[in-house]
Amino acid sequence: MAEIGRELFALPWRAVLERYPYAEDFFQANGLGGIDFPSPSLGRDIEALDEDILDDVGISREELAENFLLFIGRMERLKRKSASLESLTILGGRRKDGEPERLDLTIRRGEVLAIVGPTGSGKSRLLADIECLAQGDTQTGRTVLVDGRKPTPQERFSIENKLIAQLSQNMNFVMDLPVMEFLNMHGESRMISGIGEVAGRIFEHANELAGEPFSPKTPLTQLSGGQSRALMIADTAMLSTSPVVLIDEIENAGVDRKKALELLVQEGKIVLMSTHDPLLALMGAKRLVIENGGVKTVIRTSERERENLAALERIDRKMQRLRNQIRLGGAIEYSVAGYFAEGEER
Ligand SMILES: Nc1ncnc2c1ncn2[C@@H]1O[C@H](COP(=O)(O)OP(=O)(O)OP(=O)(O)O)[C@@H](O)[C@H]1O
Repeated sequence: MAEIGRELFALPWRAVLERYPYAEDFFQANGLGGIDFPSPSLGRDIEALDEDILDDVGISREELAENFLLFIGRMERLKRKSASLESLTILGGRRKDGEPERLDLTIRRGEVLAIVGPTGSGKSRLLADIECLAQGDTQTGRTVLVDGRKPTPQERFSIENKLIAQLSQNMNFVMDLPVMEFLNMHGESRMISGIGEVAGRIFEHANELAGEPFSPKTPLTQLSGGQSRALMIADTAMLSTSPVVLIDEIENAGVDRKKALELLVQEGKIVLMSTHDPLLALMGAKRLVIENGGVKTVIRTSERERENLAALERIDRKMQRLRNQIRLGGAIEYSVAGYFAEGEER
């Protein structure tokens, strides 16, 4: 994006706000909140500001204009900075038995990796090491690099602009806003331009991912488990500036897992998910096999496996239909073996 120049003053205030929703904060912070800017250009509005009001808040017209451009420029740089990461590198530490973990793995933007292994093997621990960008200072001694270098303390510990987002299993909404209001508010807090349109797209995607549709007016606390998870996935894909998303299993309940993953990857994120679902595991480019607290091997999804993915998707769709029949109080009185053997018409 180009530097913010004086041409901004040629736009009407409404267009400036549409592009930079946080612009209003600047005038608020300068004691000029709530002033009407009705003319066809912001420049003219600033020209028309009452001299007495400017005197009262202690700023000259020129300073106001200059500072406004500086403010918008800084905010835009901040936004760009928060979104950038090309790769993540995981360097091995030690396993539970103290033996070294032989691992030097770089994951690039848009890649999906599955993490597999028996209960208690250390899958969640690996996700936690990534989430805190471990620097040899966790139980496992692993080191995580961003773009091939050590993360800065700000990258590790800042709560805003987090590099890593974690999609948790339970969405406990504290607020009880209608869905669309929540999305608009979230967009505003993320300084997103054209919030209305983005919120609308998130809503549509969430509805596509959720098994049962919900309305923009549905209060958050009335969403089902699957619906709220679908909403959070769509929200993370489109609003979160975190370039890395960690998922501790996308459970079956009412979420189209395949579409969810596609949505996250489409937005250029690195996705790491702990899963034993063959459909999800084979969608990843690789899978990390965890044993005894360490990554034992990295399996690259083969051509053969990719071919199997199509068959698995077909089976999954059929399973989904059976689930829906049960959910809707139906009966399964026909031959299930026959149903799986035939095409997809039924
Ligand atoms: N390299 C390691 N060194 C020491 N302790 C470890 C190591 N890796 C994992 N652990 C510990 O082992 C325990 C089990 O790990 P974790 O919870 O990550 O397993 P998991 O594979 O996610 O299990 P589940 O599938 O049951 O959720 C945790 O207490 C974790 O901190």
